Amino acid sequence: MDEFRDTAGEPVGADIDTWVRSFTRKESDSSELPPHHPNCLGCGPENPNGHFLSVRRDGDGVIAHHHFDQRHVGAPGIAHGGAVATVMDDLFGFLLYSVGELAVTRRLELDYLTPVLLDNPYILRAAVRSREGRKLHLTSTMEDAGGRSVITATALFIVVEVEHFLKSQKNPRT
Ligand SMILES: CCCCC/C=C\C/C=C\C/C=C\C/C=C\CCCC(=O)SCCNC(=O)CCNC(=O)[C@H](O)C(C)(C)COP(=O)(O)OP(=O)(O)OC[C@H]1O[C@@H](n2cnc3c(N)ncnc32)[C@H](O)[C@@H]1OP(=O)(O)O
Repeated sequence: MDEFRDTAGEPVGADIDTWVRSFTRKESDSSELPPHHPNCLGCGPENPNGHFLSVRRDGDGVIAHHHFDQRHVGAPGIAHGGAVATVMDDLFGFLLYSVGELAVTRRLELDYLTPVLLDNPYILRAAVRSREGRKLHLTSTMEDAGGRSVITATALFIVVEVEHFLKSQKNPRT
């Protein structure tokens, strides 16, 4: 791959290339799925401001057990809707390990059926509903321990080439 440089002349392509190539090493029999990136806001283990989402394969889809904490408060005791959307978006991103192609969120829609409570355990599931060319139609749910649906979400992800990420590297240090 050609070397890409940022506006300051620093090479950036190698890092992105390494990141993208790393996905091809992650197909395994294990149902545990690796984080998208060590610093990913949704699942990165090295992002202290992140959600540390941990996701497993579940049949053709994915599943996660998750709880929100005081860092994600909106109204007292209730998770901020944007924090919930972050987690659902990231959950959808784990379906890409099964799709086997890079894709990004074009549309994300959530129904907040009941408040998501802090420090409460939830079960999150997502699956690919259908695919039309580059368009991946995705669906997910978040349930409480009693099996009650608290969130439903759908998303449209668009399959992209690695160049999508390379051309976005204007400021690789952030
Ligand atoms: C090799 C192994 C791979 C394993 C991969 C594993 C892991 C992850 C890999 C990558 C993902 C990276 C990290 C994941 C991290 C977290 C997960 C969360 C994901 C995100 O956090 S990601 C960030 C937020 N995301 C963006 O930063 C996107 C910004 N955006 C764009 O960069 C462009 O917008 C783009 C490229 C998306 C599309 O641009 P474009 O020009 O290529 O495509 P275009 O506009 O033509 O749309 C194409 C077709 O979608 C139809 N369409 C459009 N909108 C529609 C709608 N609302 N309803 C119905 N249809 C719709 C059109 O009508 C057309 O349809 P048709 O093809 O039939 O004409």
